[in-house]
Amino acid sequence: MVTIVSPLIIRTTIDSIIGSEPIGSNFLERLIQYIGGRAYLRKNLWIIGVLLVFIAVLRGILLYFRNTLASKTAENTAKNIRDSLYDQIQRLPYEYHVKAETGDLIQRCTSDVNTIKRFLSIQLVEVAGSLFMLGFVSYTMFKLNVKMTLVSMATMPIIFIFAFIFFSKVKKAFEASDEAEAELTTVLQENLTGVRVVKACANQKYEIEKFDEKNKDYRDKTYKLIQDLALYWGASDFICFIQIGLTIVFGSIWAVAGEISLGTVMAFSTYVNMLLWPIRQMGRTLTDMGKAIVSIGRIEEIFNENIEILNGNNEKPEIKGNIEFENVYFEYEKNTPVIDNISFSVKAGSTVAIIGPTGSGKSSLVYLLARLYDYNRGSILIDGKELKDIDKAWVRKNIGIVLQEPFLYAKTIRDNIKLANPNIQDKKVYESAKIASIHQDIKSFDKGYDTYVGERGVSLSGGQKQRVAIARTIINDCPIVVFDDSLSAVDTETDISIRKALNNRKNKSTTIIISHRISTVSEADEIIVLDNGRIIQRGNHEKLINEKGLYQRLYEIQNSMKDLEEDIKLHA
Ligand SMILES: Nc1ncnc2c1ncn2[C@@H]1O[C@H](COP(=O)(O)OP(=O)(O)OP(=O)(O)O)[C@@H](O)[C@H]1O
Repeated sequence: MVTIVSPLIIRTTIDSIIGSEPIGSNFLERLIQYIGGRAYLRKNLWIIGVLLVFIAVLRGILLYFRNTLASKTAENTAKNIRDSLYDQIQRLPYEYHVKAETGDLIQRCTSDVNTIKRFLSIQLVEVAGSLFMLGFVSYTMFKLNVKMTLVSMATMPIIFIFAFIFFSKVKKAFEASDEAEAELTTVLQENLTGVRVVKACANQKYEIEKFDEKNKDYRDKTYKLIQDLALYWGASDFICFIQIGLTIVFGSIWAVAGEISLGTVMAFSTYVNMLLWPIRQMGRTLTDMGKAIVSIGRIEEIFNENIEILNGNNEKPEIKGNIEFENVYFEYEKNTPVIDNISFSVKAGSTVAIIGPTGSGKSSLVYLLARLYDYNRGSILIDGKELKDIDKAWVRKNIGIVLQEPFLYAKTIRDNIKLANPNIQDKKVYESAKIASIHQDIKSFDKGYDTYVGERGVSLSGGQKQRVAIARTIINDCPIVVFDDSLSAVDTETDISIRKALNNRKNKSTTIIISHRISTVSEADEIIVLDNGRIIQRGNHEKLINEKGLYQRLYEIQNSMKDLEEDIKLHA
């Protein structure tokens, strides 16, 4: 609105203050009289200059507030979307996370949200502003002179259609460039996270070539995009300048013929600019809006996923640690049993070990126990209560699981051990670390328990990480603890000392040990040998080493390996 006033002031100044045309508006007539009359203003043209500067400043201030408000709204909306998205992702079931690609999820939380933010803060305001401007400017132009308005708008439909068609086509180039960038980022991310593998396999040359190839691809696709855009901006600039030329030429011809005033020509030459550039921009804006709609769809997909109900109407019984599997059957995919009719029981406080070849279903048993998946048939009872009837969050609070590849946060070792309960006393942290045989290692670090893990500090060995994870789990005094191959990276002596310390605890938990190592499972009260989702042998170590079968074979192989290792040590 403020922008539209300036050309009108210039027109009135040229035609009615410098020239002698009638002013044609009662309001302006009165305003000019109030300031001092036409003759006074003609002698003091600086007043008009000051007025124009004032309008420009006012426009700047209004623009500032408009943009600040739009950005604030967009930033707040983006923050709210990110918060809700993160919340939703946290609530999605384990099954979803197993299948989802982390990179894709991250992209949805960052760049898709940013696309929506840009749409809200720039494009939406731009389109609304442009439409408003088009309405007002066209109305003012038609009121000033219909013939001149039609000439000034002659090429506008062409510019709009050209812009729209071009940007619909160039959308593919935009997408290609985006995808090439995503591929480049993936290569970079994989290389940095897998740097150990790269170095160990002396794969640097291959990695450099792969990066170079993706980098070139990204450059070429972006270059093509820039070329297309340059072509568009050049061609549309050409049409725009032709339109401005048409307005000035026709305006001048009609002014010379006395059909319109010079001030009107001046006003039209400004108005035509106000119409042309937003229309030229509109095609681009509409394409970007298409991108925002795609992003909204991608985010919506996450919100449409069913979340995991952690706190249903299920019960929260006191858990002592008696476990009973009765004919449990489970499959991830239809008709492919992973756990096939398994039955066994563990008394509270005792230890059961599960051993078996890879893919035999050991970890799946643990997932069922933690209710990360629900079994298809059969029954799992905890202290006589059906597991499916117990609150999921309650189950996970009471069953501590140590995974084979534990994830440690970029925090201090102390904070990592206290993860589930930050208020726990340091005395308890040290006790748990001693049981997990990691206390001495931690003490040997310069900053002890305050040593940062990972990127900001010491990089722990695989075995040290496993032991920190063991301390983190046992500190919670869960009635049931599961070690899912989580002693694999510690040496046999440390393994023995951890198991001894666990056995000597006051409140002994029910313990399930999953391992490939005979020495780790040998002291368990019962050992279950799993193959292809079925129990093929069970009993204690003594019984199993004297029974023909997988356990005996594993025992013999691992024993001969041990002898060989001792031989090597002796001769070294
Ligand atoms: N999310 C999943 N979707 C489909 N199949 C799966 C899934 N997770 C595991 N499986 C399959 O289920 C079978 C049992 O896997 P599981 O991880 O329980 O075996 P495991 O005995 O723990 O193996 P490992 O000793 O190698 O850890 C395997 O054939 C595996 O491919």
